[in-house]
Parts: sequence; C-alpha cells; structure tokens
Amino acid sequence: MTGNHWGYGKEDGPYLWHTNYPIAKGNRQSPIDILPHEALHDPSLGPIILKYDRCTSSNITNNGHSVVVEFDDSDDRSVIQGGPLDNPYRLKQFHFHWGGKGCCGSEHTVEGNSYASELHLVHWNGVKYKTFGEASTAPDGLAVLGIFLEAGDDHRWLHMITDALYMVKFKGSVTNFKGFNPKCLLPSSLHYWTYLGSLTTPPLHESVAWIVLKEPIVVSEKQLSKFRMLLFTGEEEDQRIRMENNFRPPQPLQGRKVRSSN
Ligand SMILES: CCc1c(F)c(F)c(S(N)(=O)=O)c(F)c1F
Ligand SMILES: [Zn+2]
Repeated sequence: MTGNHWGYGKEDGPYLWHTNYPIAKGNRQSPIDILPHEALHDPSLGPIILKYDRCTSSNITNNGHSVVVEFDDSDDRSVIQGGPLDNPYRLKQFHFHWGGKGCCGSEHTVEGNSYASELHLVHWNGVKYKTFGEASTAPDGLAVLGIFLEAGDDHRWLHMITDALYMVKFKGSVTNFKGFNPKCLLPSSLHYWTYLGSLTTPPLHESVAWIVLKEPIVVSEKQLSKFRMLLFTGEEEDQRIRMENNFRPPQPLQGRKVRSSN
C-alpha cells in the first residue's frame, strides 16, 4: 500500500490499512458484530429525532470508495438529535457499502449475519465544532445513522438514487442531485443500537457515535445490482474494476458496551 492510497482489494484492503493508519488497531474501531442479547437496554435512551424536512441534497459523487450524496451543511437545516446525542448534529452526506452478487455487503453484522448493504447518514457536531473536518477528529464530533438494506422487493424511492448511478460510473465523477430527502429511506421503526466507534474507512478517526437501526429497509436485487455497475477506477484508467465489497469487516469490541433503545 503506497502513500495514503487505500481500497478494498488484496493489495490495499482493510487488513493492510493499519500500515498507514495505525488507529486501525485502536480500541474503539467500527464496524462491530452486534449481539442483541448482550446489548444493554437503557430506558434513559430517548428516541432519535430526524429533522430532515428542510434538508436538500446538492450533488451525488463517486469518490472511488462509494457513492456519496452530499448536503449543504452551512446551517442547522437538517439534523439528527435525541437518543444518545447531547445536541443536534448536522447532516453532511450519506453513502452506501455493499457486497458482490447475493452475498454479504453490510459493515455492521448482527449475530454474525450480514445484510446485502448498509446506508450511512453522516452528521457532525456543529454546536461544538466549526467545520466537519475539525469535528471528524473529535471523540464527540460525528454521529452516523446506519440503516441495513435487505434484498427483497423493489424499494419505491431508492430508484431515485439507482437511476442516477450511471451518471457517476467512474471515480471522480459528480453530478447535480438536488431536492432528495433521505427521510424516504427510513424503515418504519427507529429503534436502534448505539455504541462509540470510528469511521469505517481511513482515516478511521475514533470520532463516531454510531446509531444502527434494528429494522432493515427492503430493496430489490435489481436495485442492488445497479450499485455494482459503479467503478472503483477513473475514466482515464486502463483497468475497469467494479465497485463492490466496499465494506470493512467487524472489529474487536474491546470491552465496549452496546446500548439498545428498547
Ligand atoms: C471522512 C468521510 C467519511 C467516510 F468516508 C466514511 F466512510 C464514513 S463511515 N463509513 O464511517 O460512515 C464517515 F463517517 C465519514 F465521515
Ligand atoms: Zn460508511
């Protein structure tokens, strides 16, 4: 693995990240395997509150690791609050992690079981920190809402994203993606597990309060297959490498407690 380049392949994958990012072997790394029966039910944990109504997406981009929908986070127009959080956290972007055909794909697992994909809505603590960059290195800087995607019927709103993926096939491509509200990607229940962890990609900062929803959303194999049409590689590169299996495996719990909303 040369320089700070990293990926999900044999030569630059998760098992090698520690060479350039030693925090990879830290004591609050993500993702983890969630064991529901060992999670502590904490009655003091209130519901999470998503105030996404004034939120507007700006663009969709292929950053060579995932497909990312970015938001205008210049004010507190779209925030997550409540649950384990002491104040509102601003929505910055959301992205996905997924597997190859028919197997694995999520980052968090539940009793060793993987889902086909996992959606991450990334928020930052705009009350305590001035920029996302500053927040991303602080222990209470980020809050990521994780939502599992299970293969089944077509998801009626996900097509708004999968229909745009052909426009960002290559690494480094970006296109306009206005007016998308991720509220339409939520499951019916907001019950969750929560624990303190990290970014699941380099730089792997240990700055994330993870909130993982228990109920997956259902999407079709056809919709999932459109994510796999994306490429890790840029238009100018000779090699075309399909973007799939862009997930980090579960990391040691290191004595951390996972709490359950109920
Ligand atoms: C530095 C930008 C960034 C990511 F690239 C990322 F993958 C994640 S993750 N998978 O932990 O949700 C973040 F939270 C995040 F802030
Ligand atoms: Zn992620």
